Amino acid sequence: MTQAPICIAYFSGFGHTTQIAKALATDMGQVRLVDVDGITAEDWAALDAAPTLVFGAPTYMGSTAAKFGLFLEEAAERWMEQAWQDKLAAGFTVATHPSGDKLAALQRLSVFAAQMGMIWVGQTAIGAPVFPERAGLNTDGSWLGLMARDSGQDDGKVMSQDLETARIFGRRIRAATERWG
Ligand SMILES: Cc1cc2nc3c(=O)[nH]c(=O)nc-3n(C[C@H](O)[C@H](O)[C@H](O)COP(=O)(O)O)c2cc1C
Repeated sequence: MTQAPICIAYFSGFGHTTQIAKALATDMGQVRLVDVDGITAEDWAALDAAPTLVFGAPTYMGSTAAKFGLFLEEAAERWMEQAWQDKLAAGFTVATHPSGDKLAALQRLSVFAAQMGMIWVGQTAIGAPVFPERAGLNTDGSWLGLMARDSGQDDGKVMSQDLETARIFGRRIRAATERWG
């Protein structure tokens, strides 16, 4: 199998983060999705080889879900030799509330990337109210990374506009990989 230049490492307790991970991947070209809950040696090898890693976790109690934290701590074995240095990194999180303290989760992901010597890629999408015609784009106004929301209806869905924001962010990450990866 050809090595994917972009790997999306994510955890999802109830499927919402999985939906955003798949939307991100839509226009990324060659990409490998790695569900960290059941990560394999082959997955780790793909992460080690890819020039770009995207980290995604739901916000649980104001931070990244514990099972994603476990993955970050396992990856920290690579910290001492800075094995992931100069890879590109980006992040996303999903929660129920407009704030939901999602920023704290993105901060954890970006601080992890900084500790690993990675180069962080943020969002560039500007939506309403600055551009009223772009209502629905980046609705939470997050540039550190992608913030998405579930529908709040207990129907297993995420907000449909966040899927489009994710596709746009995916294209941004692909362009960054082609330029600097
Ligand atoms: C243990 C737990 C803690 C949560 N904490 C928060 C929170 O701090 N803020 C929030 O807005 N939503 C919170 N939620 C809601 C989840 O972030 C939300 O349901 C999300 O869509 C779950 O994504 P997943 O299906 O990928 O696990 C929490 C859910 C659980 C199970």
